[in-house]
Amino acid sequence: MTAVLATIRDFEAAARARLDPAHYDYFAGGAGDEVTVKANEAAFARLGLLPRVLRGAGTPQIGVTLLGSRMAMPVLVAPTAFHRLADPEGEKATARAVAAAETIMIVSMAATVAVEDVAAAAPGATLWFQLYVQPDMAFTEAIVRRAEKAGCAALVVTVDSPARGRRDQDVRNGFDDLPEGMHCENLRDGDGDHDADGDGDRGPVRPIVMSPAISWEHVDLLRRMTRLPIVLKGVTHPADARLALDHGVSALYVSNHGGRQLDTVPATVDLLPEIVAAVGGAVPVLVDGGIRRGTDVVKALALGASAVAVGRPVIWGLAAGGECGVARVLEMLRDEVEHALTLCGLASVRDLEPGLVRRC
Ligand SMILES: Cc1cc2nc3c(=O)[nH]c(=O)nc-3n(C[C@H](O)[C@H](O)[C@H](O)COP(=O)(O)O)c2cc1C
Ligand SMILES: CCCCCCC(=O)C(=O)O
Repeated sequence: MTAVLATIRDFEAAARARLDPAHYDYFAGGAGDEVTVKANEAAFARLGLLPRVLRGAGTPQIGVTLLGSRMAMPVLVAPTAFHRLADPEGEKATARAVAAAETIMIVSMAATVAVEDVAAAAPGATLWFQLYVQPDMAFTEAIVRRAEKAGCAALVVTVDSPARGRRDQDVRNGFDDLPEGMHCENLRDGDGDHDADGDGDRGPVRPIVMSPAISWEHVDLLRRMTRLPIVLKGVTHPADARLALDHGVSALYVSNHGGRQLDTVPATVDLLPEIVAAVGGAVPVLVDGGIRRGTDVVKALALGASAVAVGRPVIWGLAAGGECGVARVLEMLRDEVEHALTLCGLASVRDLEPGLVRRC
């Protein structure tokens, strides 16, 4: 008898059973002692929801619009690298599932399928593009132009990676490169017209540089380079949130990279209220890290997030069942958000407010 996968944790177990153990460790793991990885999930468990009763609220409305992109639920797909390690179709499968779920996929710069091919595989999908600013700004600009041309609707600039996080499991497993024939396709030299003459040669792939020299000046350069809205991902300090507003970003994305960069950064949901206060409603605030249940989504929105993103849950769906697996994970989250709101007595995600959340 095939086991029914009823929760994201079930999907993780199914993914673990299918994946090469070194690849599972890469996806699941974090930096250092994984204090932050554990904190992200544990923080949600410490928050309680205090429902209202007898409100006659009916079936709740859970769609939101973010930077002009309409979503059927307030849950985006966070940028994650190397989807072809989880499924041969890789990011193409993820994008098709995202199109069906009517949400947003943030395509990682470290995707194993070129952003043009992801867009072509899922014409209905809303795609945003995640960028690690490369010190060679001409190369950075070429990548941004590819994302624009592929139809991406926003640029998500990851700023928590002035160096790569140290992940001890990857060191133990000797996992430091993609298998033969798999590449970060957005890192090819050129304009993304990657096989113009059809000879199969798509040009050399550059390594991703994570540089401690990247600064606010680069955000200003990007601001002048593109008309796409810029979302700053990896902000955890309220002072940086205020600076980001001075530099003209369109949204802030509170993230500790799922505990994969600096270990011991506090749980994102605990940092969220201070960032929301610092931003004062000037721009939308997104958050990710440890979201595994609809109730987690509801708590984050009640504390001021405009929407949340999920990283590993999508990988677990992809590894367990390809496109259908991702679709099921997104559908489960959607149903859980709607169910949690119904039980809270609310008519809409817009009615969520901090008074619904109690620290247990
Ligand atoms: C396997 C993996 C790869 C990731 N790759 C990227 C990436 O390429 N760019 C990026 O900005 N964040 C990346 N992240 C971080 C995610 O965008 C996100 O912040 C994190 O996964 C959220 O935590 P969660 O996995 O608990 O949902 C990655 C995370 C994982 C687990
Ligand atoms: C050298 C490739 C780096 C890919 C970065 C992916 C990532 O952010 C992660 O957390 O892993």
